[in-house]
Amino acid sequence: MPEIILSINAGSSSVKISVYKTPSDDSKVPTQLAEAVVEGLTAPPAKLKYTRGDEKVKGRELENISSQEDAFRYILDHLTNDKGLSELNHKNDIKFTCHRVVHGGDYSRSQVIDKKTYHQIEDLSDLAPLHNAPALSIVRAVADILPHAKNVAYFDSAYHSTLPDYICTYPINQEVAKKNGLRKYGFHGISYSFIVHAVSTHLNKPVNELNIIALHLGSGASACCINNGKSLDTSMGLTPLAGLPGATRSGSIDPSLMFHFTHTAGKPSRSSTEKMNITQAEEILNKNSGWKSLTGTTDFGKISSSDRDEDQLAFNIFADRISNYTAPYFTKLDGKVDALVFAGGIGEKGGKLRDAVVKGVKCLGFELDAAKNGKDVEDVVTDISADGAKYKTLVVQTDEQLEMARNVLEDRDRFVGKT
Ligand SMILES: Nc1ncnc2c1ncn2[C@@H]1O[C@H](COP(=O)(O)OP(=O)(O)O)[C@@H](O)[C@H]1O
Ligand SMILES: CC(=O)OP(=O)(O)O
Ligand SMILES: [Mg+2]
Repeated sequence: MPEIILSINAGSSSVKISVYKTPSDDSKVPTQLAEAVVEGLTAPPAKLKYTRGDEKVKGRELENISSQEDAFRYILDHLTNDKGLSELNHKNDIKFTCHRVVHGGDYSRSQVIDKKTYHQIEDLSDLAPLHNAPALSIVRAVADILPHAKNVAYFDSAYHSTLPDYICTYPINQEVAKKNGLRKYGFHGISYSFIVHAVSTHLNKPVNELNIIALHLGSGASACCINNGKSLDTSMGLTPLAGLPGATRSGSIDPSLMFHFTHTAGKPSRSSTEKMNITQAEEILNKNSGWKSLTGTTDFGKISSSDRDEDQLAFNIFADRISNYTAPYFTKLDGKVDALVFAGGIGEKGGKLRDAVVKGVKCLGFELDAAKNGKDVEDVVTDISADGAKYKTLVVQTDEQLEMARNVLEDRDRFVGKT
């Protein structure tokens, strides 16, 4: 009998949940029944997008939804009350719930969430202050509302477990580094894994021969240098704060900046709780910086289409910081690059930013077709390269929920039987 999988992606500004049915053959391809997204958690009011077959809701404004847990509870009610989604009229029909957990520490693959894994994920909450605690709030809500479902954690960091030592080691005292797990982990790995498989299908080239410079540009943004299908380098670090700026994050700055920003930087912030210790410095750099601090909005769509000086400055900063990774990753891949890939909300919808980024690497042989870049993308993979460009530029509509659901089918035997 088909089983129902609920795949939950708690991002820093959104919760995306897709519902799948397992196949009745052994094709390992789940069928999507519905997708619900609550977005704009950092730019209220939050909005609902819902798709089930031809049934579509777009941009319904929601009151009193301000956290990932609120969004989860709202979506679950919406799904179970949707008469057209008969497969989910009984909550007990849900067999697996997959959770995107951003920081998985040393875990290199998915885990059933039991008491031990729950606490390990909780212990990592300080290292992903916008993500792990909200994801766990959803895990607790699932345990409460859907006690029959098996909770499985998929880690953003797991894809980067292939980073070589000279890339993931920080040049600091190694005794302290090892004791406290202070190294580069990298994130957005579920998305990078989806991207690699989508590009492999599109180019008809095996995953283990693919070299990609991938840019996942959403509320959090990162770059990944993918060599033979594996992560060779990535811009995020010990936490998702490092590297590119984001909606509310500064990205990499001189580490000394904080000592000059405020003298109370090391003190606990007001949002520090029993479940997560966060200092004022971490709060400022994670929650009150990035596009929000420069422009007053976290909506990069608005920033891109505005001619206000502060919006243009934010846009130029983003294009410039991205260029700090594209060209170096090209050289790390020795110029053997199958594609430059744009993904994530901004990567998929931000034609103007793609244009600015690709102009910055024109000398390497990347060039866009303006008409293709100007259109809304509809397919999973869209080639937006100009005719005659030496290297391909692709837009991939990444789908972290589908990547997790597919993996449930692959890993089912490992999960079933465990509590
Ligand atoms: N037309 C657009 N052009 C550029 N950016 C856009 C556009 N529409 C939405 N975005 C941006 O996409 C980002 C959200 O990306 P997404 O990957 O869904 O976020 P999350 O990190 O929460 O998963 C927001 O910053 C939003 O402003
Ligand atoms: C890791 C990360 O920053 O994720 P998101 O972009 O979903 O906030
Ligand atoms: Mg995301």
